[in-house]
Amino acid sequence: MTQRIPSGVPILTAEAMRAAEQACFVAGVAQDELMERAGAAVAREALRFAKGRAVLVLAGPGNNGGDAYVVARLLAERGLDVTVAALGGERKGAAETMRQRWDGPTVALQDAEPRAVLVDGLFGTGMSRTLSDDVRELLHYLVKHSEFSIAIDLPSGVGTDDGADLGAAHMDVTVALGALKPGHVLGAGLIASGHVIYADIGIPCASDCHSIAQPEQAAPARDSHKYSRGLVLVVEGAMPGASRLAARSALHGGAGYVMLAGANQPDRGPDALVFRKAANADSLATLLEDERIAALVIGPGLGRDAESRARMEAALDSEHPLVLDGDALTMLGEAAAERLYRRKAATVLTPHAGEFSRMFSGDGGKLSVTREAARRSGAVIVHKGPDTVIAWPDGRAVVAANGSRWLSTAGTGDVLAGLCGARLAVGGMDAIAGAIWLHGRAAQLAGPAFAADDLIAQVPVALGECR
Ligand SMILES: NC(=O)C1=CN([C@@H]2O[C@H](COP(=O)(O)OP(=O)(O)OC[C@H]3O[C@@H](n4cnc5c(N)ncnc54)[C@H](OP(=O)(O)O)[C@@H]3O)[C@@H](O)[C@H]2O)[C@@H](O)CC1
Ligand SMILES: Nc1ncnc2c1ncn2[C@@H]1O[C@H](COP(=O)(O)OP(=O)(O)O)[C@@H](O)[C@H]1O
Ligand SMILES: [K+]
Repeated sequence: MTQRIPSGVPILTAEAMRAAEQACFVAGVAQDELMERAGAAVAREALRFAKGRAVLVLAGPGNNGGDAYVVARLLAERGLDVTVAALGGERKGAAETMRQRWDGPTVALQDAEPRAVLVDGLFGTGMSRTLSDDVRELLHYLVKHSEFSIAIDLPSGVGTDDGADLGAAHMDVTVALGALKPGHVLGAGLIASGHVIYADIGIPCASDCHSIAQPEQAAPARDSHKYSRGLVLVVEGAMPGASRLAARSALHGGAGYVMLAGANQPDRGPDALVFRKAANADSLATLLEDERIAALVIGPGLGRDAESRARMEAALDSEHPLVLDGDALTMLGEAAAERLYRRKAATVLTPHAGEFSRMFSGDGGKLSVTREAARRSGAVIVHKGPDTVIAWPDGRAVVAANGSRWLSTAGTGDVLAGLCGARLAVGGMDAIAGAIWLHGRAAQLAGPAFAADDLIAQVPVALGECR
């Protein structure tokens, strides 16, 4: 089954989820009722996938285990052969009520035998430490010997707020209750969650962080012209291929006019790409006086020598919206936050994990370190990877975890930098998530084993889907 993360869904930490749940209780919803809804949502999906096969339900000591007892009861009511394997005895509150409502076969967790379908209700958002060796080994054994596995809320052994691997086994499906948690979309949690299904169980969940959604991309206005569509200037460096990829990507990403500023006229197309000679940093600075420039892209293939640094400084000193990628990020290094905060125009950084760690420190998981870096630098940060986190200085964040694994090939980052330039020129800082969506969608359309060049050809097709 290919992995899918639901789009445009709020992402809440364990603490925020508990607060949302509390607000629901205050509004008069009983805990039993919420647990019944949670269990029903998971049972609906489990029933669909189980196709009549025997089910083993793992029930942990907390409310995740309470949900598990509801799932067991509802599946048994639909005629399935269900056994519960329970960790611990008596429970608290609604979880105990649900345990008592279950009157089918029950064994202690350590005595559980594999069955065709496994429902994991050991731990959810209350996961507070690494799984003990015996529980982890048993969980992995039961999952391995099942034909289908489904997790209630989160796979047991995933850090809710950072996706850390606390001993998780890889599930086929995870039903996220009420909202996504960072653990569904980050790191080991993204891999362990498998196909994620979002279940709205009636808990109002507001968040300034969401999973990525298809953007609305308006076609150019009737009276638009090439400059109103956005002039993107891409700065060339030591490896011209990288900046050419970025420039071509900006052209196909919807910019009205794309210029490539470098030492030598490229010997091949596309002809629509306008070349401007900038043999050194001074001549680049002169080019940057052009007020029509709506976005500047620097970094792909730039190099890291004194001349490259001087070009980067010229770009930073300009008052144009700016995308910084690759070598520019490495040269900025630890000075990034302070240097960027002084810029007057919008800045977008597109680091992969290595580049990010050269600029920013901190712990607490990819989502929180990226948000903190955006706040400190005043820049939009696109922290790339299978779990790309996009964070804005005002605290908003979007996580893109639907990209194709085939993106892990050289040059796709240059394509992304160009797309960010195009979307920044056309729609400003808020349009950056659209660039990441287009990149991921183009990769899906390109299929397996594409080259970064082929990715660019799919960008207009992806754009055409956004109406
Ligand atoms: N929020 C909502 O809106 C709704 C939430 N709902 C459900 O509630 C779930 C959250 O429930 P929860 O808070 O009771 O935590 P849960 O995940 O069951 O685990 C806590 C227990 O596990 C224990 N424990 C932890 N780690 C452990 C380890 N490594 N090894 C061993 N033990 C470990 C921990 O022990 P302690 O840390 O206290 O020693 C405690 O006993 C949530 O995911 C969803 O399924 C729905 O019912 C309705 C709507
Ligand atoms: N396994 C993966 N799954 C999804 N996307 C990936 C994966 N690996 C890399 N990517 C994406 O591919 C691009 C690679 O960029 P980068 O690391 O800068 O490479 P390069 O500089 O060689 O172009 C980023 O957009 C990143 O998010
Ligand atoms: K679980």
